[in-house]
Amino acid sequence: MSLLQLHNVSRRFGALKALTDISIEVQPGELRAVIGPNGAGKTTLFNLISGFFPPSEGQITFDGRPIQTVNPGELVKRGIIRTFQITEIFRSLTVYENLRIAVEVAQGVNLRPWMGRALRKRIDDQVDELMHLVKISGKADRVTGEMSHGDQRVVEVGIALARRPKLLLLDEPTAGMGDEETHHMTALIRDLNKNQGIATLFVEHDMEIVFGIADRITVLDNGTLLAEGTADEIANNARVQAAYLGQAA
Ligand SMILES: Nc1ncnc2c1ncn2[C@@H]1O[C@H](COP(=O)(O)OP(=O)(O)OP(=O)(O)O)[C@@H](O)[C@H]1O
Repeated sequence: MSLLQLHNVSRRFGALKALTDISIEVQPGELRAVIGPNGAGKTTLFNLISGFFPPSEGQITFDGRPIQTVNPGELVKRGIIRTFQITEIFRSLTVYENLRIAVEVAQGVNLRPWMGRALRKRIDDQVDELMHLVKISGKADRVTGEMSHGDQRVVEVGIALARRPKLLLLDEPTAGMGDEETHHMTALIRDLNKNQGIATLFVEHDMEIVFGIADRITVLDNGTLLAEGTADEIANNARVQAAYLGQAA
């Protein structure tokens, strides 16, 4: 069964058709890139999947249940977790503190005035595990606001993982990063997908990254689904070359 299914989904803003008749299926454990020229509808697609607004038409199914009218908070509980282009961290807190809050919130224990030793140990272990997963243990005591943009985004991914996502939505995960940071983030996305089996959809403008790590690629153009397939299929697709890659070259 597909993890996520969009069936004939459209979204209009007044007279503007941001997405038209989109049908997509994402399998569990898949790493998929969503690409397309500016204004193609990538962000609108993410907004629909994460419940920021409903489709004008069509159905969206996640984990076998319709979600097109489910609100973002409930979708987070069901396992759809999204990170944004703008980092969402507590800048005055350390890496450890940020991740600890994320774990406590995810566990529903953040407002407890007192925590038993066993629970505290479990939370501590999860924070350690998260830092290990995103490979930031060595910077646990750094104040996040003073870290590089790349490191901040890594912390943000850690925060997202605290929710134990079934589907991770990454909005331009390497935007604004230098070469080394880009390499680190790209390796992290691939490792999380391969080792943790987290299905991941990411919007990315850097074609080297897209073609380097994605299992499948969805190409949007002007609100329509232009093509979908493996990296090889997309690279050899004449319509994609004409509409997008040719333009980018
Ligand atoms: N909330 C909104 N209200 C009105 N129009 C919108 C809204 N969100 C998106 N649009 C329009 O929908 C179209 C698709 O926009 P969208 O942001 O989804 O494209 P995109 O592929 O993410 O572009 P970019 O790569 O530039 O971020 C654009 O014409 C945009 O102006």
